[in-house]
Amino acid sequence: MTAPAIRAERLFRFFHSGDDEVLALRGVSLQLAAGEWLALTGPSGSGKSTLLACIAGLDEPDGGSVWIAGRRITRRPEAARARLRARHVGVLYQAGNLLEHLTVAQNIRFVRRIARLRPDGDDVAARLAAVGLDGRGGALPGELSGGQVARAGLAVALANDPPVLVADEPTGELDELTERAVLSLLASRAAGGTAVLLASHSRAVARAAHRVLHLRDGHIVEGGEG
Ligand SMILES: Nc1ncnc2c1ncn2[C@@H]1O[C@H](COP(=O)(O)OP(=O)(O)OP(=O)(O)O)[C@@H](O)[C@H]1O
Repeated sequence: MTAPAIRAERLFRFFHSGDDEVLALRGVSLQLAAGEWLALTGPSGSGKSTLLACIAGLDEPDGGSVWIAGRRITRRPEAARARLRARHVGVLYQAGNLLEHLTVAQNIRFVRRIARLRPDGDDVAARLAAVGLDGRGGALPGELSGGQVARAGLAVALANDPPVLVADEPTGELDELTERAVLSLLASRAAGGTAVLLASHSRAVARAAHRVLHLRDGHIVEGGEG
C-alpha cells in the first residue's frame, strides 16, 4: 500500500511568552492522499500557520509526528528536515517566495540545486509557461506585477516537483482574478498527483478545495476524521 502524501498524528505545539503558555496545537491529526487538496480554515490565531510549519518541517512540534510520503520529518536534526523539505515539500507563502536578486529562472534553478536535482536539464521555459509566464524567466521579481509575482512564486514552490505543496494564505494579497488563476493552477497540480495543503481565510479557496478542515484553538472542530 502506498503511504499517504501527508500523515500527521496528534500534533501538539506550545509557545511561551513570559508566564503565559499558548497551546497553538492540541493534538491535531490529518492525512492527505496524493492528488488531494485540503483547505484549512479557522479564525486568526487558531493554529493554521503553526500546523503548516510543523507539517512542512519548518517547525518542530512538541508532540506528535509527521510523515511526508512515508518519511518521518519530525524529531530529526534541522539539517535532515531541510533535506527532506527540499526534496519532498513545496512551500508557498503569501509573499517572499522569490529571492529578489535572482531572476525568475534563476530562482527556479536555485530550488532545484538545493534539492540536488539537475538544474541544467530542467525545462524552465515549460515551468514558466505552466503558470502563464512565458518569456519572463529573465525578469527580476521587482520587474513583475503582483499577479505575476504570485504565479512565479508558485512555479518556484513547485520547482522541486514535490509530492506535497503546503501553502499559507497564498492568495491573501491577490485580486480576485489572480486568485482564480492561482486556484486553477493549484487544481491542475492536484489533478497531477500533488497533495495540496493550504491555509486560507478566503471562501473561494475553501470552495475550490476537495476537503475543508476547520481549526479553532488548536483543535480540528469540523471536517476531521474523528
Ligand atoms: N513563535 C511564536 N511565539 C509565541 N506564540 C506564537 C508563535 N507562533 C504562533 N504563536 C501563537 O500560537 C497561536 C496560533 O498561531 P498561528 O499563527 O498558527 O494562527 P493562525 O491560525 O495561522 O492565524 P492567522 O490566521 O492570523 O495567520 C496564536 O495564539 C499565536 O499567537
